[in-house]
Amino acid sequence: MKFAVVVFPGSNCDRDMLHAITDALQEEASFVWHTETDLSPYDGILLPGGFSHGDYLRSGAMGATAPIMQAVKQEAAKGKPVLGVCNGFQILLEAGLLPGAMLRNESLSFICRNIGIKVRRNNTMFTSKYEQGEEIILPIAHGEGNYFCDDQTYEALQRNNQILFTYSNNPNGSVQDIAGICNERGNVLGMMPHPERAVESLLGSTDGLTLFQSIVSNWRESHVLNT
Ligand SMILES: NC(=O)CC[C@H](N)C(=O)O
Repeated sequence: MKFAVVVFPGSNCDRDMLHAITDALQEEASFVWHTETDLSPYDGILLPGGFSHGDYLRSGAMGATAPIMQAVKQEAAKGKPVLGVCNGFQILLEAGLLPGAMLRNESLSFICRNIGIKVRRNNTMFTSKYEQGEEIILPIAHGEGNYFCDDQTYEALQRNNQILFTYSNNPNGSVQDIAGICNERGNVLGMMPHPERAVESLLGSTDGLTLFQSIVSNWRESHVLNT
């Protein structure tokens, strides 16, 4: 499986993401600069964490207007997996690929530590290799991870089973402990915790690798069925 790791000015988890895919997962990945306009050669799109454009205006707001985002939308519309982690999640929200918005952490402090995350749904292309309800450990590292949506949007997220991850102990004030949501179709996932930083035991957890393995396994299944 061939992944694109989209790089914005100020991305700082792009190399971790590439390492997770090529070294830990043993799949292909290439960096794609934010001014590019074609992602059609790739099977999966990864938007890594960081501080795109210095988090000016709001985190993710300027990244969301990059030329590459039209291509991300096109590939998402084809049903390809699109994963935004941390700043990548913020960009997906600002680009309108996912509902809601990100506010500053309730504490107004940057939080960087490992944290318990509950897998709320394991029947998706991103979570199929987890147990339903499993508690995993992933690192978080953000200043604006306080997910907000209005009641109507939250009801829709629940009704459509779009909440894939919640915090066991809410660190940032997110509505209903939300740590990760997908779109209605289930192929675009945004999450604040960093799976790419938990792909080998040396890093303290391999729980993030399971997410990438789920993507590959689902892609292989659908690829075999379609050919
Ligand atoms: N690690 C990251 O992606 C940081 C995300 C973001 N810019 C924040 O601090 O909220």
